[in-house]
Order: sequence, then structure tokens, then C-alpha cells
Amino acid sequence: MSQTLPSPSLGTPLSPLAVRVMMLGSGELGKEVIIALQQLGAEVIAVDRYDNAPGHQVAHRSHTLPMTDADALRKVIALEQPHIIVPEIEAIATDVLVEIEAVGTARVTPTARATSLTMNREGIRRLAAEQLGLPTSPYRFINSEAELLHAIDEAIGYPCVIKPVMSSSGKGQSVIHGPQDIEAAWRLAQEGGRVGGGRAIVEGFIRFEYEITLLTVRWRGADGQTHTDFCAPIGHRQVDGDYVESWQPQAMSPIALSRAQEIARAVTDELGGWGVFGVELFIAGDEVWFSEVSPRPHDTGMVTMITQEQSEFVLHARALLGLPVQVELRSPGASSVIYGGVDAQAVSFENLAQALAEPGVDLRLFGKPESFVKRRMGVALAKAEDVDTARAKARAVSMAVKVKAG
Ligand SMILES: Nc1ncnc2c1ncn2[C@@H]1O[C@H](COP(=O)(O)OP(=O)(O)OP(=O)(O)O)[C@@H](O)[C@H]1O
Ligand SMILES: NCC(=O)N[C@@H]1O[C@H](COP(=O)([O-])[O-])[C@@H](O)[C@H]1O
Ligand SMILES: [Mg+2]
Repeated sequence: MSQTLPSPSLGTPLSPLAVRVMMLGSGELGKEVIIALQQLGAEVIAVDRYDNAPGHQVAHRSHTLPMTDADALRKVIALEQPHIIVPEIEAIATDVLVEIEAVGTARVTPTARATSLTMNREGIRRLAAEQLGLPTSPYRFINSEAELLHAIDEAIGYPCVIKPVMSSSGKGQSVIHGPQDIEAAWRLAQEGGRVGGGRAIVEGFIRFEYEITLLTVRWRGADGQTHTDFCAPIGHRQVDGDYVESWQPQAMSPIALSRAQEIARAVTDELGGWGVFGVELFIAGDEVWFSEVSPRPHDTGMVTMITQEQSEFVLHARALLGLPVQVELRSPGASSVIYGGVDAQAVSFENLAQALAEPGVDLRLFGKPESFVKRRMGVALAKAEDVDTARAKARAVSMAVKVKAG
């Protein structure tokens, strides 16, 4: 197979000197990383589970396959011989990435181990709480409704939160307020997991004042050393475990900010590699709890497309290529999600001129080929002199955009 990339020299796409990057997952986040990589002259191959995914539409080549199928994944990697593999979602046969990295034919961003540990809540939670000793909610892993009841009675108490060990964007997650919720919550967790049936985590409910994503970048400097930089904290609001609105910067006490950065540094140092990490933290006063981490750009971080000199996607692209980054904030800003609102193929977006009439606002329409009521189809962005104004502007844009079926 091909050689790995020891130095950050870049070639000419579609030539023998090309640096080939394979995205595993090509949704809205991957699409922006692909664009940033192409601006630096990388050759990008986009892979996803369905045809015409957002990233497929902007890559040099694309493939559609179940990325949880180890054989299918091995085949596409052997065919394309990427120098760098960039996981963009969690539903991937990560054992294949571990194999590939061990053989040394391609580099995995940030590392195959980071990808494996974070695809399953158990891996990252045990690492953070039990190995690194970081503050987290109390938790138990359970395999049945009876174990759930026992864990709550014995250790966790009410209210608590249940999540399948393999899920994202709030799928299969619910809050259990009392014994009457247990049966439905267990059933939901069974249906919402990526790999049907089985293990879940039950966590004590943290009464946080606010929650943040601390985008943390590990990158290689011109001195050859790996550096860690933190973006300004991103505040966000979640509904049913899915993000609906984010803003940057989130105001924090100096103690809470420094604890948040310490936690983010501990986790990302342990995971290693180069790239952006989205470290999710809960905060009350000066107290900070680690929740989870994405070893890749984060959905709440889409706000950086309007707030930062280099968005989280540019940061990821540069860091994974072994290039220096700058995390400077340019302006306060906000993002507001545009949901499909309908189940339909090939929707159209209307009222765009009115939506974009204000100065300082922008829009990303992802180009997903199919809309669902609760599928994220786009995002509104706004910048302003302060976060509250930016939030109001972004919300006005997302509400003005009308999604129409047929
Ligand atoms: N223990 C908890 N206490 C209080 N709220 C919680 C707890 N766990 C999760 N939440 C709420 O639910 C949201 C989603 O949880 P979590 O990030 O674990 O789910 P997810 O499915 O991985 O979501 P995503 O993939 O979007 O990050 C959190 O951002 C938070 O608002
Ligand atoms: N919280 C993780 C996240 O936001 N991931 C982003 O959503 C896409 C899947 O969207 P879909 O479910 O609409 O296909 C993923 O490909 C990624 O870009
Ligand atoms: Mg999360």
C-alpha cells in the first residue's frame, strides 16, 4: 500500500504526488472539513452510508457503504490507498482502523485508539473517570431493565439519564424521573442504539447552570512539537439530547474556565494525535464535570464558521495535515439549527432573501437528499457585538427559512 505522510508537504490532487485523505462519514461536518482540505490541495475521498451525502457532493470521489462492515471498509481503503483517514461519525468498524494504523499504511485522525474509545460511551467514560480521575456524573453500565432498576436503587437515584452505549445526537436517550419511567426508558434505549439491543449507561442527572463545548486542538508546530490550544468556550442549548442553538464565547468564571481547560487537556493528551476535539462539559458556579468528547469537529462548533478566524473545520484540516493553527476569536456569534420539519425527499428552502437580509448573518444548507422532521438540514449563523444579539439574529434567520416538500 501507499506510504504514510511523514512531513506536511502537499502535492497535486489526482496526480501521483497527491496527499489522499479519506473521510469516513460525510455529513455536514465532514463536508466543511473536505472543503478546507481541498483548499490546501489535498485529494479527498468521501465515504458515507447513503448516496449523495453532503460531503459526497464536494469530494474528488465518493463511495457508499456500511462503514460498520469491516470487510467493506477494508475493501474501500485497499482500493483508494489513503494516506490519512478521518473518521467523521462514530458508527465505524474501528477495529479496521486499529489494524491499518498498526501496519502503518495510513494515519488515522487523531488516532485509531481515540476513535475506538469514543465510539462507545463505556470506553471514554471509564478512561475519564476511572483512569484519569476526572469529575463526571455518577454512572453504571447495565444490560437489562432489572439491572437498570437495581443501579438506580443502589447507586444513582432519581432523576437520572439513560443512553445506549453506542448512540449520538440524543438517540435512545431519556430522563427517568421515577420508577414509572423505567420500562419506557429501557425500551427507548434498546431502539435508539446504533447496534440494536443491549448495553446502556445510566447517569445521575447533573443540575448544571450551563454546558459548553471546549474545542481543543492538538497540532504540530514548525518546531515539530505537538501543541494544545483551546478555542473560546461555546455555550449551547440541547432539546431531547440534540443541539438546537450554540453561541461563542460563553461567559465563565476564571476558575471554571481553567478547570475546563485542565480537564480538556488531560483527556486530549491521553487520546493523542493531531486534530480538533469537542470536549463537552457541564458547569455550575466554579464546578466542572466532564461529559464526553468527540475526537473531531463538533456540531455545536458550527458557530465557529462565523466567529473564528479559522473555523473548527479549518483547524481540523490544518492540524490533521500536520500544519500550524490559530484559534483566535474574531467576533461573538451564534448558530441556530434548521430542522427538516417534514419527512420528504428533495425538499426546497424558501424565503431565503428575507432570511439573509440583515448584515452579519449567514446560512449553510447541507444538501441532504432526504428530509426528516427531526433531521438537521441546515444551520443559521450570525455575528454581533454581543452573544445575546447574535443569538436573536441567528434564531430569526433559522425561523425565516421555510422547508418545503415536493
Ligand atoms: N448526566 C446528565 N445530566 C444532565 N444532563 C445530561 C446528562 N447527560 C446528558 N445530558 C444532556 O443531554 C445532552 C446530550 O447528551 P450526550 O452528549 O451524552 O448525548 P449524545 O447522544 O452523545 O449527543 P451528541 O452526539 O449530540 O453529543 C447533553 O448535552 C446534556 O444537555
Ligand atoms: N452529533 C454528531 C453530529 O452532529 N454529526 C454530524 O451529523 C451527520 C449525520 O447526520 P444525519 O443523521 O442527518 O445523517 C454526521 O455525518 C456528522 O456530520
Ligand atoms: Mg454530546
